[in-house]
Amino acid sequence: MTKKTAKILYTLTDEAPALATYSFLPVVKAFTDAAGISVETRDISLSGRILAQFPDRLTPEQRVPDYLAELGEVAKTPEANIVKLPNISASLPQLKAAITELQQQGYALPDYPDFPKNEEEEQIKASYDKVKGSAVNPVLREGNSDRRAPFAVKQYAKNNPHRMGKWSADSKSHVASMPAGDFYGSEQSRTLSEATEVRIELTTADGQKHVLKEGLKLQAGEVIDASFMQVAALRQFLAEQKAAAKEQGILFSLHMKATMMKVSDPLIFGHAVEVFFAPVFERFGKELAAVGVDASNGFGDVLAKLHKLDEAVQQQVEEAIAEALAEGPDLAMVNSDKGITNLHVPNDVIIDASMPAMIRSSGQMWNKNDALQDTVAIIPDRSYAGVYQATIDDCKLHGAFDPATMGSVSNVGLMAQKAEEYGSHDKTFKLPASGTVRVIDAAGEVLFAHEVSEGDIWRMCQTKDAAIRDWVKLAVNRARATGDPAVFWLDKDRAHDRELIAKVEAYLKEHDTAGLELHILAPTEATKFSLARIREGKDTISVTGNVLRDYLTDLFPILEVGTSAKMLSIVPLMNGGGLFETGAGGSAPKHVEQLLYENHLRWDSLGEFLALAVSLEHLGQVFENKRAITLGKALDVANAKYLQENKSPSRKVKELDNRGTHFYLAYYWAEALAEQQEDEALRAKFTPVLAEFDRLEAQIITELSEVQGEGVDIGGYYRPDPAKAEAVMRPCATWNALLARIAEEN
Ligand SMILES: NC(=O)C1=CN([C@@H]2O[C@H](COP(=O)(O)OP(=O)(O)OC[C@H]3O[C@@H](n4cnc5c(N)ncnc54)[C@H](OP(=O)(O)O)[C@@H]3O)[C@@H](O)[C@H]2O)C=CC1
Ligand SMILES: O=C(O)CCC(=O)C(=O)O
Ligand SMILES: [Mg+2]
Repeated sequence: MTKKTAKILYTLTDEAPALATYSFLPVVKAFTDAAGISVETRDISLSGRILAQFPDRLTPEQRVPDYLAELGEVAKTPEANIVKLPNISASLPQLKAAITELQQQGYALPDYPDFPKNEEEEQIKASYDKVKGSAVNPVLREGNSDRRAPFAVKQYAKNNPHRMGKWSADSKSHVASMPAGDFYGSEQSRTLSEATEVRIELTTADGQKHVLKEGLKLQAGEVIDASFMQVAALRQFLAEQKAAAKEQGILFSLHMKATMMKVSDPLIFGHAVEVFFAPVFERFGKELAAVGVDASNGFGDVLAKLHKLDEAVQQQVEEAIAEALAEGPDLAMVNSDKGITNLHVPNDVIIDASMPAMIRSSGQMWNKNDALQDTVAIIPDRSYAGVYQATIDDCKLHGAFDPATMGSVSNVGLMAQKAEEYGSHDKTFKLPASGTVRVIDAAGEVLFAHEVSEGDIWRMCQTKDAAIRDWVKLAVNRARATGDPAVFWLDKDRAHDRELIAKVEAYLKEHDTAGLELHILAPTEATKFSLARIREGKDTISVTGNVLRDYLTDLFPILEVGTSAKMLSIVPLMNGGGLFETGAGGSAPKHVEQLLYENHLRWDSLGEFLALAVSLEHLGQVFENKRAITLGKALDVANAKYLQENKSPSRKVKELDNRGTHFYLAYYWAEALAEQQEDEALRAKFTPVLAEFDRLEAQIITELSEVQGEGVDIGGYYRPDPAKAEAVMRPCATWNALLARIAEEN
């Protein structure tokens, strides 16, 4: 390979991780510069991505290049080395809020056209929709996923077990899914023997054809599948669950992934809102629609638009809402102080984080009186819901898990090349009429056909052969490296999974699997198998598709180590590069709230620290840069000490927060560099630096705690003012000066 400059691309994202970057990046730069590594940033924040869509409407100074597209290309190169922090996968309400904020900041952006009236508005909507939902991860994830708790993290959790809510055998909490009429029940799947091009069309009863999509190119060996959800069955199920929750005296809660499944899940969410508030929508549906209410944006959208109704109607609607709330079951709350329910916005309760949080809290969620209560967790589709029910059953039978003794479940996830649901956005449709949806290939053969009704939600997913083959290889490598059993979570009763099982069986033959324990189990069985081992303190590798990758890499970490923020989250890119994600969680909006309110940021950057260590190691290997390897090893040592010394941020104001934790990480990193024997020049540089850390520790930590307590202004939520955010995140002159000295002396 031609020698290129060793370079790490560090992403600028949103909310808590973006704020943490103001404080942590100067540390990263000061240390990596000592090894001749350049660290460059790329803005892939929600606001940056919005601005990148509309260069013609902005002044030259306001323009933001399309960094996401650039990084997407970089990810396909062997020298790619990207540190990716979590970003907002925006729901429509978040997207609109970000547009409004940017407009107020002086960016001449168009409004989001809900109902485009002409071609120009169609184009504006299409540009915004590119930014909506899970628009970043599928582009950068040009590889499959390897997520696990590092040894030091697991050890720390065993020595310092986090609090786990007790479980009682008579808990009424459970998962509810549709008995029929869901995606699971209707799935059809096949593997293509040769490359082709397909079109998706709906033929209505009167013989009219509506082309939903055409010219979709598919590769030989690719697995495709199609399924749909019957909306009538969904609504009936939701109504039954509402009545059952009321009868059982438990909370009603809905758990969806409206961000990642940006087309299907907001629609399902909308049906839940309409069914829960049925008396309101039955009586006033027309009036609400006339003022632009869209239930897919949540109950919050109804409340936000009430003022647009005639005064008399508004009062009647408010009464009907009060009645629906009084007569229905209690709703699980997101924030009981502010009256925010589970149904307010589709991005507050996101299944990967919300279900484990519930299981960790005795299977309960918060009610309107700010107390925990049993709940039905509604997960309409059956494909993966059984995983949570099996976990709940296990807790009812054996009690809560014990972080001090429990084993670990790591994950090898199939997600490369927009595998499975990551490739479904542009092939998901709310059907405009009843009829038959057909997928037809270039030779005119009908690959799939579904009889559908108006309003049903139909979707098609793709999974490329190369991605599956790479995933199987990664699973075998992890099984070999750890000696742990690896379980492919695949259900032979599901059409898509049957195609995958055939490929897994074929590709396993390409590897030496002698002595490895490999299983193929349906998700519920795989859960039982893994939980039984976890209780015995044993480790297991879960090898899953994209959705279970997402679910399990929050579920097990949250149970095992208290949070998914402490996960090592590596994406070995298929062309040889590395994408290093920082933890398996998201951008923690609640943390920003606390910072703004009392200038304390409880975001733990351990995910960033872990990602940077593996990024340096990878970079050292690819660019034959020994110094990078030394730096990475030293960072590993620092990470272990950071855990041992308990320097994670506290949740409480005036205690150590994110900013102070960066000081300690740098301190321990300098110490490890001053003590290592591999690189004399680095030792010489960091020995006096370490003395400075020793000398200034108490002063810096005191100053960082003294700034806390009062609210702060960062000049924006989705696009903070960089100067204001930097002032808040780097408030300690002594610490800033020390870092500047380290950087200057490089
Ligand atoms: N890789 C990515 O880009 C991902 C992006 N997202 C996006 O993130 C946003 C929020 O998603 P949400 O479902 O609320 O999940 P989050 O993981 O952001 O938050 C859930 C909770 O996890 C805890 N947490 C997460 N990360 C950390 C951390 N580094 N340090 C300390 N605590 C942490 C916090 O708990 P506590 O309140 O107790 O402090 C937080 O409230 C959404 O916009 C979503 O689209 C979500 C997942 C992955
Ligand atoms: O891409 C997204 O929207 C969310 C991703 C996520 O939650 C994960 O990868 O764990
Ligand atoms: Mg997730």
